Amino acid sequence: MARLFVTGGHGMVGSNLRAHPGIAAWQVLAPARAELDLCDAVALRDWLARHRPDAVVHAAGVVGGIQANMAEPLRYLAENARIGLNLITACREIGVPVLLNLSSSCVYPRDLHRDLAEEQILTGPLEPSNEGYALAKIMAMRLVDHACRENPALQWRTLIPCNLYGPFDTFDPGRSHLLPAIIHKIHRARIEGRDRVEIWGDGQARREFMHASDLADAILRALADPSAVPAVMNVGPGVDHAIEDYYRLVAGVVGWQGRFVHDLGKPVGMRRKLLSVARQAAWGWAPRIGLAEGVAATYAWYLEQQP
Ligand SMILES: NC(=O)C1=CN([C@@H]2O[C@H](COP(=O)(O)OP(=O)(O)OC[C@H]3O[C@@H](n4cnc5c(N)ncnc54)[C@H](OP(=O)(O)O)[C@@H]3O)[C@@H](O)[C@H]2O)C=CC1
Ligand SMILES: C[C@H]1O[C@H](OP(=O)(O)OP(=O)(O)OC[C@H]2O[C@@H](n3cnc4c(=O)[nH]c(N)nc43)[C@H](O)[C@@H]2O)[C@@H](O)[C@@H](O)C1=O
Repeated sequence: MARLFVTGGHGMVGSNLRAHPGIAAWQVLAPARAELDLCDAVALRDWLARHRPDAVVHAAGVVGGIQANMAEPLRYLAENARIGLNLITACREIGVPVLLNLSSSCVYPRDLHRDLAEEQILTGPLEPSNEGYALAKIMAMRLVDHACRENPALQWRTLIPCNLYGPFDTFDPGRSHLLPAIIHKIHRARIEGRDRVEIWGDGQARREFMHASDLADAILRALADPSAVPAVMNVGPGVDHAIEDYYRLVAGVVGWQGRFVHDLGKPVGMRRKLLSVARQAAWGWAPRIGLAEGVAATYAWYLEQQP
């Protein structure tokens, strides 16, 4: 059975990938950070030389919502750059034939808003709230690109997912992205009997969300035939919603009937970042999990984790 090295295999994306039924086609190697720190270039190179995986999915990173990115920009840039550089150069040295590098929709210029198409990356200034993280992601994408130019036999690709949610997400308010943040806030409001929940910003910014299990599905399809995947490809539903719509949806799922207030002092970031899914459509794939269904399943998972 072919060996698949999943970096970040215990994070949200990695865990959803390992939980997907299609993963049975692979022997998965998913060392936790305590076992293999990707910031340690020597340890990583030795590990790769020992295990010689047939394919790598790069899903490790220092990841967080807008506030965490703004609080620690140096860490988001430096650690993600280091992890990306270490992994990609070591895979090149070892000659790993297949690599899927996960990027993020924050790599797009801040002023584009919609129809974000892969060729528009590096055509304008980045959104300041996550510039460091985005620069590290762009560097990793370029490393993949250059490695493939040097050695066209490599089947290395970069997938650019929209915002993600699902089981195994981070619900800690200091680090969470929008959807887990809302689930946690509204759940706490319900059990504490509070009738007000605070939305960051005016609620009019828009975000595109996909269930992480759908991303896992795309990753497994890409691994099955990497030659059919464009060098760089957005992955998402191609539909976005206003922040306040996500709050209303979660309130319905949680069964909380209160009112929303706005904190206009909180960071909002990009007003909109809707991906073009033209390449994904040409590849013949689309996500399947509807938002209401996915949020309900994620809330059920969240409830199971409560003490
Ligand atoms: N979540 C989202 O909305 C989106 C995510 N992505 C991308 O998907 C990928 C996965 O994100 P996601 O699963 O959400 O993030 P998580 O934070 O859930 O998982 C990231 C994983 O990377 C691990 N990691 C971080 N640093 C190191 C290190 N030095 N050595 C070894 N492991 C390390 C973490 O380990 P530990 O827990 O021990 O720190 C964690 O298991 C990232 O590349 C991210 O940029 C792209 C678009 C949207
Ligand atoms: C995936 C992508 O995710 C990050 O970018 P982001 O999309 O801006 O991150 P976010 O999910 O934290 O916020 C989305 C929107 O939602 C609004 N918002 C309302 N209320 C809450 C709230 O309670 N918490 C949070 N976090 N946001 C809230 C918030 O004001 C913003 O307008 C990157 O840093 C980077 O990590 C990256 O790649």
